Amino acid sequence: MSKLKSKKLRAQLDPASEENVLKSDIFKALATRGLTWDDVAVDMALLRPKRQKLTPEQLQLRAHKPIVSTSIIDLTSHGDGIAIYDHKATPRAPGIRRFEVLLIPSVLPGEQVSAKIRYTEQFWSRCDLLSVDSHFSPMRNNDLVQCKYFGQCSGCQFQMVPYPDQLILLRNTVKRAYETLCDLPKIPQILPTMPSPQQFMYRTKITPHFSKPKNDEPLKIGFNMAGGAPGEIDIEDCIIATQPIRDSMKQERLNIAANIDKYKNGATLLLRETYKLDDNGQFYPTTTTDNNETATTFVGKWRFEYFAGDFFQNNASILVDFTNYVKQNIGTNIKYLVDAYCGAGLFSVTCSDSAERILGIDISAPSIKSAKRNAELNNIKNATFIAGNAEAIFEPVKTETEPDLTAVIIDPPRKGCDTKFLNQLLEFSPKKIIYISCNVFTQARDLKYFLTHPSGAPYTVESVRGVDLFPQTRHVESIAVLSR
Ligand SMILES: C[S@@+](CC[C@H](N)C(=O)[O-])C[C@H]1O[C@@H](n2cnc3c(N)ncnc32)[C@H](O)[C@@H]1O
Repeated sequence: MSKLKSKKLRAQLDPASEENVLKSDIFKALATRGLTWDDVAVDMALLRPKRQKLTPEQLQLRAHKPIVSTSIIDLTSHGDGIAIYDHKATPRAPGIRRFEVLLIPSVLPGEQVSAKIRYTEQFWSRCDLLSVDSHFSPMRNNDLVQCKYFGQCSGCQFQMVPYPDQLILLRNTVKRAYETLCDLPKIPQILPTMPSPQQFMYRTKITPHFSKPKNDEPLKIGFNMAGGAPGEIDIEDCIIATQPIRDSMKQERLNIAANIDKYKNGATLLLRETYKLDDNGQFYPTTTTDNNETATTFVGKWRFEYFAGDFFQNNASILVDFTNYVKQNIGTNIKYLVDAYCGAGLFSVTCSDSAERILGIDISAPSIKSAKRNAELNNIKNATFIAGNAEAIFEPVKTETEPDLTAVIIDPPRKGCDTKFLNQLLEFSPKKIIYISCNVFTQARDLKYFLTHPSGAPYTVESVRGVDLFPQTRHVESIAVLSR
């Protein structure tokens, strides 16, 4: 089986995959109207004929892009509004059932909106928002929108929502993830979301991209369009990025335009904030565009260096609160700290005085090089770092630590942990586990596996809390604390 096919199959089977999370959101919305998938599924044979000439019916379905007036039932976990359009009064394309699920960006539950259908998939259609017409949500305040691209750019979803309400929406996402994927009596009430001190100009890394224009097309350097529309939206300025990044974005755009002939297809740019020393020995913020350059970030009293193209948390303004919260939850009776998926050592360094001995592991050899460098820079002598697959940490951990005195921090990528890692964690059975995730759905899936395993029985879930690392967007970081 090809790599792509097996990836697709794995996503189909994974209840926490983007597609299955979306399906579960829509399924719940359908249930509120007494509908099921059978009421909305489109005939795929009509939708995607394979290489044969399109029949008039198929052509009509392809051209099915009416403007509709509809009301928003709920938000998906990806921040789009869900509407169920009843075609009773309008002509339908062949293959479209009476009810059609619409996904509409930049809207809130309860709102009555006009939208244009962009394209139709088997169970839903993606739309462009034309206007919000009535029943404005109490959470909507359009005066808060600061970006002229909002609604067209896929980057932000919630600029029209006051910040305290954004935190509520994020908490709802965490709740929904646990209700859907880890609905166990052991899960406590989800705590209020940790706010970000800065809600604009916080992003320390952005990656705008462009395709080389064909013929007389204009050059567009920016981000994906909202609502799954093809191509990029041209972005001159991004107000969630820090000031040095905003400044250098202007120059980078000019450089690309001047050198566009040198590009074969297109490219993705890196704009990463870093601190450099001036002639007086003072650090000043600036930007690097070189993946291999060393970037510097300060987190309170700690200094971090890492390769600009490697992973480092993107909102520096919240990192003191974020790492303090992790440290508080390690508690006091811990002698050994395991930092699985440690990256450049953010938690190993900031929590270094929470344990006598720290062991970090990451699959990225350059990140491990940075973690070692960061321990040195911050005069930390009790940390050891290994480059390898996360589960390889259990070999040294079993011989060099005691489970009753060990806390394990887990901070995997979006896809979460694999069962090999979770099985070894269960077997090792540390006193405390702090699971940090940028994808609360895979976190909830992994915790269900862990907590329903016979060896997971002794654990209680002390807390689950969202952290707003990405204000104005639907993304939420989540921290779950387990102990036995
Ligand atoms: C979300 S980042 C967290 C990094 C770090 N904890 C931080 O906050 O800066 C996830 C990290 O997991 C690493 N990673 C991905 N797959 C891995 C695996 N199978 N084993 C170990 N590390 C892995 C990546 O290299 C990345 O550094």
